[in-house]
Amino acid sequence: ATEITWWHAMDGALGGVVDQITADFNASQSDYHLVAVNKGGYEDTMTAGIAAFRAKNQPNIIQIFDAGAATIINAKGAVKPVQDLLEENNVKFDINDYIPGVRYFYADSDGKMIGMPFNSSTPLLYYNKEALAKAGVDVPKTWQEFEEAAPKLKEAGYIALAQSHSPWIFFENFMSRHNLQMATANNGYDSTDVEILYNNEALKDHWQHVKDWKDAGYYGYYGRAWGANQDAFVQQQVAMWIGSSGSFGGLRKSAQFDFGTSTLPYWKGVGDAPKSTFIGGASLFAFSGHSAEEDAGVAAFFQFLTKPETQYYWHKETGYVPITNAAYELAKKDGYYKESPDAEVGIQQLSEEGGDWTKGYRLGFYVQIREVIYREVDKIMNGEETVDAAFNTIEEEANGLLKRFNDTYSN
Ligand SMILES: O=P(O)(O)OC[C@H](O)CO
Repeated sequence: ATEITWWHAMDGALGGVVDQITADFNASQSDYHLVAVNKGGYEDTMTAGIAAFRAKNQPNIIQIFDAGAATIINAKGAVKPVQDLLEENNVKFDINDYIPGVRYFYADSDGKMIGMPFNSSTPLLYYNKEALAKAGVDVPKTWQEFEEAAPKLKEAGYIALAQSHSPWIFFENFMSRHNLQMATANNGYDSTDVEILYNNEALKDHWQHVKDWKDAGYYGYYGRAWGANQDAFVQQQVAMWIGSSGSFGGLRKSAQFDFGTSTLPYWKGVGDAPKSTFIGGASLFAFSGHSAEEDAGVAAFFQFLTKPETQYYWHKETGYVPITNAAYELAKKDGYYKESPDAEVGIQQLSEEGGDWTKGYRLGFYVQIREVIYREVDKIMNGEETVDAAFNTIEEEANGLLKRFNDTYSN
């Protein structure tokens, strides 16, 4: 059998599900043997992939997260558009088979699909049912409702909220949820000559509130580490946690209490809220430079991955949303959401009404821009910097990075 390799960023419980899908693909046919290798987190996997491509020993498939999409799509010649790869190998492909939110996040400006959607997510509010009952509060749908509930949760002995991944949840998805423009040039889709629009009153006001919540003991800030914020929820110190829908499967195993999921809260009266969130997670890219036979193996695997049964399995085990309409229908038909209504919230949020600024963004060096955001959020939270100063820095450094990207890759 022809061997094909897949470098991915799924570890822990998610890695186990990837291994199972890999084994299932290998058992389903005998022409190809897929080897899946975990390369650490999203950033590590992307760095390893770029280094391997430069050294001419790139794997066949690499998983690249949302923040890295622009970099890989603009690196002309590095990847083979998935749409071409599938068509060349006679695998039926119709972009309309995918749920709307997924369709264009990994497509080029002409709408051609470049990356194969795989693990798509959205931020969810996870809540501890007993904590909310003790405090006598309902799940907050808006930040105004959160402000009413927070003191009661504190009274009941809980920190009201923690959150993982500030750039993703409280920057990118803040803009989408309120239908606010994130960057010039159509959120970066029309040109690499682009500037960030984060330095705005709505977003700064949100962060001033977050800082005030922290100071009042309503918001737990455990640094940038995803796990530390999630752990505070698992250990029942915080009553609610905002994280990825992709954490649903893992939490179901680790939380020793009853929890539910709800949509990402929004500020009533700000922008055009509530609108659908951006698609999160990652997709799979086929590196170029491989033989036609290996490329055929990649196409066969992508075909396997898109089957409603595979998608449904992945969705059920992990909490990542079903990315094709057929998989979503299968889950409904199977009664999955009747048995587990909290598992449908992610896909429902992604299916909420969209607006001009909910389709996604395409910004180069965005992985580095997130690093700037993480650093500045730390400073706001630790009281080292005012919100205004932090946002001025974010704007200046982000625009510097965008300019550098444009100078290198202008299109
Ligand atoms: O944790 P994930 O896989 O849902 O990804 C969240 C963000 O989109 C990563 O950039």
